Amino acid sequence: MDIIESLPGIFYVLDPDGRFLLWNSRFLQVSGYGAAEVERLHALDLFRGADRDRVARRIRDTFETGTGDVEAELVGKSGKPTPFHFTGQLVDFSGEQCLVGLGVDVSDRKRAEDFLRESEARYRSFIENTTEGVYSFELEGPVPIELPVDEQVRRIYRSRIVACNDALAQMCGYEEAGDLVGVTMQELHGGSDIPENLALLEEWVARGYHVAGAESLEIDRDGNARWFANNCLGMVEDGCLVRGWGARVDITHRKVTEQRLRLSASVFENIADGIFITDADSSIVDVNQAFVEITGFAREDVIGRDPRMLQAGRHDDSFFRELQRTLGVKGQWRGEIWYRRKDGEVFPVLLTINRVLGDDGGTTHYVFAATDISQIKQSEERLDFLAHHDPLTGLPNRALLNERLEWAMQHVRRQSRSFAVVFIDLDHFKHVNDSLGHPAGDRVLQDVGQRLVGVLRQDDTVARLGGDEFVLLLEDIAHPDKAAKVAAKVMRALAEPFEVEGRDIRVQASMGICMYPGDGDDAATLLRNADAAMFRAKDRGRNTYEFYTEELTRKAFERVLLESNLRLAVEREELFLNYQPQIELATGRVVGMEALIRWNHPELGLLSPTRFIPLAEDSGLIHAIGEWVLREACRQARAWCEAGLEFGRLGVNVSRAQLQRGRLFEDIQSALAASGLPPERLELEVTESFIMEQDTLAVEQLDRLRDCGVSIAIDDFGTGYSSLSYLKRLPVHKLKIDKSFVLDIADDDNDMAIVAAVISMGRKLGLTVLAEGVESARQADFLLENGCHEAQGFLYARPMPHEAVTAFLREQAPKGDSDSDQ
Ligand SMILES: Nc1nc2c(ncn2[C@@H]2O[C@H](COP(=O)(O)O[C@H]3[C@@H](O)[C@H](n4cnc5c(=O)[nH]c(N)nc54)O[C@@H]3COP(=O)(O)O)[C@@H](O)[C@H]2O)c(=O)[nH]1
Repeated sequence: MDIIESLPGIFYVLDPDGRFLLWNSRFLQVSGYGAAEVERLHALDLFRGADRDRVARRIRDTFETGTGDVEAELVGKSGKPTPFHFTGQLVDFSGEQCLVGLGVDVSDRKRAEDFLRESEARYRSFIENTTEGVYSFELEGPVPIELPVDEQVRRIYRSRIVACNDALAQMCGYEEAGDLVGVTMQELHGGSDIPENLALLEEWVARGYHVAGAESLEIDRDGNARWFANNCLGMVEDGCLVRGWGARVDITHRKVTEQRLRLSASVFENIADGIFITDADSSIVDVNQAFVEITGFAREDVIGRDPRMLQAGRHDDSFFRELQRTLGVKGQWRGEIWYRRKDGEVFPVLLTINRVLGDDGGTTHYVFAATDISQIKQSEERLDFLAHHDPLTGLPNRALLNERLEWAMQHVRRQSRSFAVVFIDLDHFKHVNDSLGHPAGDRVLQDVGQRLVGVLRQDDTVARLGGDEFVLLLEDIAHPDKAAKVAAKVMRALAEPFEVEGRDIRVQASMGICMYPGDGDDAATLLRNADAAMFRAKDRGRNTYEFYTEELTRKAFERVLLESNLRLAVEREELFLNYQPQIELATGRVVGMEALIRWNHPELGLLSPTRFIPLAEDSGLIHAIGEWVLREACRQARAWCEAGLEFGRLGVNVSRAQLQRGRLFEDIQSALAASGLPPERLELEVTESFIMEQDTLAVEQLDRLRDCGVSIAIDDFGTGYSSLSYLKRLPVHKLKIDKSFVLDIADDDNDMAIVAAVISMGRKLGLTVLAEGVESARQADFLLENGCHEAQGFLYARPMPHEAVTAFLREQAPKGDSDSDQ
């Protein structure tokens, strides 16, 4: 009995019916039953559910086989289950085969097992659900740790994965964990020849089979390079490495991003473009070194500032509105812009602006990449200059001349103006080259170019076509004579010797002039015709100019000659005045006399004012001539007055230049004073076209003259575009209907209507109306019938010298009215 009581668990003996024959006190304690109750119990009463079935089977088996064991929860009287491990054995008990059993409380072991199971489940769940790849590997055989590292590594490569999770399988290019089990480390690492990888293993061995966070580069089964961060621990037993555990994370994406970032950072710092980044509020957050070098601004000068600080102010608002619009729509803008460096220098930039979007699709930043294109621009300009200029003289070449000719033609067409092309070829320039050498010749050509430039206005062009050929493009030349004048100026400019290498060199030129429009419709034709004209100038003895048409040449020479002669005409007393009477239509009385200038040219004979007055106006000689006319006319009129000859008023023509100069009033006062002619006797004739220009200074002078008694007549009336309201405000006394209307009044209904209307209008304005150019009685009758006051024309008298006029007046005067002649 003592043995039974000293047993470590519950002891019992069951008969073949499963009834308890014997038990120890521990049995009573555990089951909670008393001895009497146990006697009535069946063994299976102590078990529940599945345990009960299993225990029943096991008891049966034991009675059949002689031994058996089972684990089940014993449920005591209190109902509390306690896990037991039961072992049974058949024993002859008083001649009956009975089951002797021993039950050991395995609560503690069960608890430990449960804990282990749960812990393992947790661990497994963690391993299986973690994104880290986890594995363990076994070496083929123990690897002594004192082996050389390379030998150890060789053996480690042969070790095999024994367990791993799906995450590892997938990150190594396998489908699931099972696919990886049995794979060697060498296969896992994609080979043994990746230096980074080998270095990692060597380091693992060297560090006592432990690394944390070590990076390896491997090639997966698809041949892709992949980066991993590894933790790995080796197990050493008896001085040998036997197995190991590892965990790894795929850091390929991070590595690629890092590489890209490193690359970007390196590009940002090393690129030649100035890069600056702003936040969404246009505040600069970063700049690179190139930006600092290009703009001269230090980083701290610009951080936090608006990029507008860089603008040079060369673009208008619409430029920036369009930039913002494009950036808003496309997220990018690219174009040229002018920036200002810190030192104030303005420079051109090729700018690209890119918008950077955040995860929410909103703008986070703008990246500006600015390429300084000053050099490119300068090169472009230089190339453009070289393409359009003659390298020797720096003057425009044929290409640029053609462009300018095209432009001038368009411009002139629109504005109904004209321009001239002058082709210049230096005479015998070959001699300069032959005698002094080409370098000296080049110097002369350069100096010739400069002199030509000096002769012209800024708007004109001097081009060199090559050799000794130059072309002038004279813009806005109203008359061919102006071109001739420029040609004459060129000749004078070239006549001065050129000093080269201490020697005076004389250069002459032949020039051909053609006009647009008229002498050609395109650049090539104009140049060809000017060239042809130049050859004619050569034929005519060189050092001269010729127009493309002979007629123009003749006229140009004549005008130049006349202009120089006209300067002397006043002193030489070659000018004189004729006078033409003006008649009152109703009475036939002489009521006026118009002074008309003539020039008695020593070679050309008597010249009409139409030939020399425009020249005088152009050259400024009109002032001297106009003054002379006034003095002479007043003197003559005073003489007629003194002779008692009635001539009414004396009309004197004044040109626009005289009025514009602003000294006419003084000149007239002085002529009147010098002659003693009363102002009421003087009438100034001013053209309609000029009076309608409403020149304030001119009108002021006319006002003053009217105030002191001088009359004003509007000459050539009908040829301009008079405004009646303006006419009413002018100090005018008389309208002179232009002879072009009078000429045809007998035959032309239109002219008749115009003349009648002008007479009527003049009368309504209270003006005296005079018809010019009356040559026939029919014209005179028509004028009289339509109320015209006065007439002037060959019908009554031609313009006459003063002696003839004196005789005419004497004839007209009632007998005894006059007594002298001048
Ligand atoms: N600034 C100055 N201009 C002057 C001066 N002297 C004249 N002129 C202007 O010159 C233009 C031409 O003048 P002219 O050649 O003298 O011609 C005048 C007459 O000869 C001409 N005329 C007169 N009657 C007739 C005629 O019946 N038929 C016809 N075909 N011609 C005729 O008309 C001219 C006078 O014109 P106007 O002066 O408009 O009255 C001329 O514009 C003069 O103005 C001067 O000293 N200074």
